[in-house]
Amino acid sequence: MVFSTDNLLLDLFGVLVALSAVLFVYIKRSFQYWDRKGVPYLPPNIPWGNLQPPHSRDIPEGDDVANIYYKAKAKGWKYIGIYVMTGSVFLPVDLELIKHITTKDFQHFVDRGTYVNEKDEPITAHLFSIGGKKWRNLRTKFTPTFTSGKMRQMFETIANCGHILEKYIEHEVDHHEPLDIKNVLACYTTDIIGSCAFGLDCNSFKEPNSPFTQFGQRVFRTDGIRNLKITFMGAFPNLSKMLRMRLTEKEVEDFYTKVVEDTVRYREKEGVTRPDFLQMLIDIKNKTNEHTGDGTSLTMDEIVAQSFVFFIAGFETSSTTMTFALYQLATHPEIQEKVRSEINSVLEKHNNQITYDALNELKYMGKVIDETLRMYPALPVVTRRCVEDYRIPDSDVIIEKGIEVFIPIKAIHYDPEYYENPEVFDPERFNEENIQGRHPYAHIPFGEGPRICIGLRFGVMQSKVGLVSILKNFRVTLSSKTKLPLKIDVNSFIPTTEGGMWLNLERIGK
Ligand code: HEM
Repeated sequence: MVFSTDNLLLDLFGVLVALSAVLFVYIKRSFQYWDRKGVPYLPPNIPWGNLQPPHSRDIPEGDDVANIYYKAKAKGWKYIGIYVMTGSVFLPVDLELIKHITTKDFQHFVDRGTYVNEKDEPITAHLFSIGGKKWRNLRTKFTPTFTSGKMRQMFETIANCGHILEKYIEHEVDHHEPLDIKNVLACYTTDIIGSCAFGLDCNSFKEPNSPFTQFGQRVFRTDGIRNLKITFMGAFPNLSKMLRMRLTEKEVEDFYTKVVEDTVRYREKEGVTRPDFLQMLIDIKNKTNEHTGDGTSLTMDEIVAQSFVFFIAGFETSSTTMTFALYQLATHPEIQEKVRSEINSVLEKHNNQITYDALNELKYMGKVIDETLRMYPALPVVTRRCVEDYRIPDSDVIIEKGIEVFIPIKAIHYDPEYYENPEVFDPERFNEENIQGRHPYAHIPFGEGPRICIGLRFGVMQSKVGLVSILKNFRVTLSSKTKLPLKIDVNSFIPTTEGGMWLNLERIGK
């Protein structure tokens, strides 16, 4: 039976009232989820839930999540249920529970739960975002590419890029102008990943607006509207797919697709093989003509997606880490001198050459990198999706299949229970004694468990080479062009300072 009047306006008004009532009931019921499940929660705000509105944040999302973590901790809760728009998200606070979710009971949390639309936007279906069997198969196939043996093979390429970085800075310091070190380091890591992953010479220093760096940075650059869109896509993935919403700009997808396809075709036509990541993908593709869709074989679209994630994950995370390390060393000259003195004494033992073995001897620099990653984790929050109902140990509470989990990396790293005066930069937090006295999950900048960062060794290696190339030759101080106190861009996925990171570099001995 259809109720209608003769008045169109009245009909429309009736429809609107009915829709609003349905929406109201939907939102109200959604916001009662954690109450129904017996999980402690904080009252959400309609319609954004517990986090700030994505289009008008005044703090980065990682800090927003951290504030909730601290509130839960102050109440003695081991976990809390939160809402992101109307989506229910489980936020563990207790490190043992985080260990269960990421590692011990991983089979319940295999998926990451980030947006994937393989049909309309194939570039989203990469190792970082996919789940299930396909993720397992691909992860197993890719893991041998990141062993220490393979790192040793790639070391020469990285050292060469370090040399180019050094030459570039040598040339620039003669102008006595401060450098935006983040941009310089983005060129360095772009050259490395271009070369190690695809055998391409990106030439980023010669071409300051190299499309690789430009397009790469566009993936992470966002604004209020894009944040709103991404949050919506995360909360309503099926509706977003129906509406054919895109996560990656079409131009960015087209650029990477063309680069990868051209390189694959060139290699196949000319019979060129190289011991790199792309070759491994080509070999998987050529093993069989049958496409199973579970990662045991690969189509060209799937090769593009996997190459894309290695490129994206490989350059921005490490350049950010080196940038913040140099910022802290510029503000702590005594620590900078200690790092330099270690570099000099280690290199002396290695014929004044940066070698793979020399890098492993840079123990103090390792502590500086660990402390930098504690204070500025590249991903302040990582996610998991529950794929099989999970009972929280020693309780009757069930995390239901489909629920998203936030692992609050930055919150843990600033928790005063684990780090006294967490705002203070102190590499000694990572000496043996202090590490032994802490829960191992109190420092998880690369995540944890089977989904831990696959490029961890690679990231640390390129960061160490970059820092050696700069610090052995140049003294670093803060330029007045850097805005203090540092303000982290609230819209960036990876911590980025507003206005750049300007440093003065002065040649040592001059
Ligand atoms: C300092 C450098 C880096 C940091 C801090 C970092 C951090 C992270 C974090 C936190 C995750 C999520 C882990 C989890 O959910 O437990 C991750 C995943 C990942 N990282 Fe990195 N990363 C770095 C460098 C790299 C490099 C150099 C590459 C590639 C060459 C890379 C490729 C990936 C990939 C493919 C994943 C997804 C792994 C999976 O889901 O199986 N990362 N990274």
